[in-house]
Amino acid sequence: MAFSHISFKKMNGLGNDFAVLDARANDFQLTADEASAIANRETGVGCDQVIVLEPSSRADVFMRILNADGSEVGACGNASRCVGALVAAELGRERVTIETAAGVLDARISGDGLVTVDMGVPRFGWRDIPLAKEEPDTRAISLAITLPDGRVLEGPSVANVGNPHAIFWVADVDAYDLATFGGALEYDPIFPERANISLAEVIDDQTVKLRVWERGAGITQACGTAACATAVSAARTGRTGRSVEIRLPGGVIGIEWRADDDHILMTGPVAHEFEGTLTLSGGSLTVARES
Ligand SMILES: N[C@H](CCC[C@H](N)C(=O)O)C(=O)O
Repeated sequence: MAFSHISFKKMNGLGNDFAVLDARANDFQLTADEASAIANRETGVGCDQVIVLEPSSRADVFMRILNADGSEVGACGNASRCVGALVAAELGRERVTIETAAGVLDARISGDGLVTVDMGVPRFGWRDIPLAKEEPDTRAISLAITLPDGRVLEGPSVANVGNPHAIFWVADVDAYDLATFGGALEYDPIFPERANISLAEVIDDQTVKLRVWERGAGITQACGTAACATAVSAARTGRTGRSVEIRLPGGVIGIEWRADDDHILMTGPVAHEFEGTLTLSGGSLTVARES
């Protein structure tokens, strides 16, 4: 649907970047192609996900999440922190609620500029991930990939943290070029709704190194929901405790998988890059950066 001028804020969470569009004042619906055009790093704003803010009757804001390929998804951890910070500043509050397709999240701004989002409770049932068939143990499922050099990766953990994740535990994440096989795993038939693919390496019982190929976006500098899914997998498989630091290329995300209610608390920074307006008419997009 064509719309005239729409304001956006370019933000990121540890380099995982977003164009945050505000549809609360003037309603519009983005098509997948329009979202993809906005995400295009050559001709659009350039971002991993396009976030659309809409009014909510259940929370302070509704956050719609569209990947760079135009697919609409239920959760985005890094964007939840960015939207939390944005709405908290608008309302002059330290705590705000964000409605998403996967549920209502609670975001809290802490004094040192960090934002903590309660990402809810992970789900592990094969139908919850979802998987195409039952798996006896979702801590390690029967998926394997043989790389061009003959090495085999197999037995990933899977979890749904508002979106589907598969985590392969390896001795050295830097020994693999995830960009060359992440897409094949994202589209493996075991994942009927595709999946976000991670390589994780235990540094110690409180620290994990993580590289992510995101569903619908490819390699990103950071992925908040992958950090959540990886922390949960690490605890479930006895690799770490329930509070870990996840080290991503873009920086560190702190995760606490709270013991008394299984909620996942994710803490990290947010960054404002610039603002601007978009104009989309007859399929052509123009971006005017204003700050
Ligand atoms: N690519 C994800 C959505 C964005 C998640 C990521 N940017 C995050 O911070 O959680 C998916 O298709 O499920």
